[in-house]
Amino acid sequence: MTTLGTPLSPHAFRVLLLGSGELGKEVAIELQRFGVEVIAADRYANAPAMQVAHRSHVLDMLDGQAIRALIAAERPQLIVPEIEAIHTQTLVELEQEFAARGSDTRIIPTARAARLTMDREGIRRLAAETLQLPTSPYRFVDTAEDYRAAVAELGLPCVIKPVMSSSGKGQSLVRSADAVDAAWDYAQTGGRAGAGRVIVEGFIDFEYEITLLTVRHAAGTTFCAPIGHLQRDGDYRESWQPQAMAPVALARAQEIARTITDDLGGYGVFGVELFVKGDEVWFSEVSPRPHDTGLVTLISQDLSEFALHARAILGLPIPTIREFGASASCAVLAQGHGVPVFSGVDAALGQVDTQLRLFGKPRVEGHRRVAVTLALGQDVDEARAKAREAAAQLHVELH
Ligand SMILES: Nc1ncnc2c1ncn2[C@@H]1O[C@H](COP(=O)(O)OP(=O)(O)OP(=O)(O)O)[C@@H](O)[C@H]1O
Ligand SMILES: NCC(=O)N[C@@H]1O[C@H](COP(=O)([O-])[O-])[C@@H](O)[C@H]1O
Ligand SMILES: [Mg+2]
Repeated sequence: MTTLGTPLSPHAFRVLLLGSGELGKEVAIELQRFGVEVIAADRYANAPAMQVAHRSHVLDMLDGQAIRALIAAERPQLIVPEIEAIHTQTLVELEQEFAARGSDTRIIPTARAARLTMDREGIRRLAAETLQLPTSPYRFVDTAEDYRAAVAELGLPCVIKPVMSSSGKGQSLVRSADAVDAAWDYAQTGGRAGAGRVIVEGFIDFEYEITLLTVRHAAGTTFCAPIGHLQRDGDYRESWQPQAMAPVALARAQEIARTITDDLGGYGVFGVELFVKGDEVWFSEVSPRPHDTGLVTLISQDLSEFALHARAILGLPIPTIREFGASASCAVLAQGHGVPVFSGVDAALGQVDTQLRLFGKPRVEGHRRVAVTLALGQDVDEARAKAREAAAQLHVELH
């Protein structure tokens, strides 16, 4: 049974977010609705979730000692990773220490899930080798020489990614022999941990790709309707729900999602990324937390993926999820340097059944997702067109 308290009192139920971006901001809002005391942490000040949390901390989350000191000072009941770039070995050690001393502090969904998914090698070997799930063929390499051999073996086209990266950083699709060396160089500079290990994946010529939001909660596992999405440069641009699927493909997708999330364990939302062609389904990767393509659930469902995450991690029931029909989201990216200033918000919201979120990210250096538009439609095509149109109305200037 869950007992919830009063924030900023000795009876508070405290949740620490490790990572405070746009996804964490929505989780923080949902937790606040249950009177949870929310503490937000990230590598920079004024991150989106910090703006709605009770208090915040700026630290290097790849520094194990810094993570340990923060958790000792805040003594949260739940520790909720919001990004991958965390010193997850420290989370694994802390989880063991909590268990040893009978503490009820938990890491969401589990420290092992956070550790396995921060590194593409951990989750890929678990999925393909231990659980025997279908994936693209792959090789892990550390040197340019082994890399060229792996490309020769897997053949072109292939996809190159640093093992420590997300949102497409350092990732290339190599179609021709003359692009092989540039992809290696990009992978060596684009990863979050600098130069290092790379995965080379055979290209899957899928018809469409989905995120299957899978919620592990006190009463079992619940699947959301499949979310289709469009990626460019390894980063999401549009998502929609529901993605139409053949019944066999949907059943396979759910079976894969259940297998991987059962193995990772714990409570919370997982974003299981899958490639689909006809009745064939491949596992790609999984986020043990809400997924960016799942932003569409802010308009498509009564309980968004963020509300579902809050309920699941607090041990609260999820008897049903109401779906509102064809929906879409469109990411708004800003390019350049400066503080975002938005105009055209009124035009963007002028169509019926359209919403948006401005994330409040303090600065852009290079390119960064700063907002998302959301729309409902008669069908998915109309919803996507409305979300794209709203995004086109929105103008972001960097000051
Ligand atoms: N083996 C592959 N075959 C075909 N397309 C691929 C392959 N691997 C990746 N892609 C494409 O690139 C996209 C991004 O890949 P992936 O999800 O591995 O990167 P990521 O950096 O972890 O992204 P995010 O953090 O946004 O989920 C996929 O959604 C898919 O569109
Ligand atoms: N694909 C993972 C993803 O979308 N994560 C979301 O983006 C933020 C980082 O954004 P930033 O790079 O602009 O700081 C993260 O904090 C999370 O909310
Ligand atoms: Mg992905």
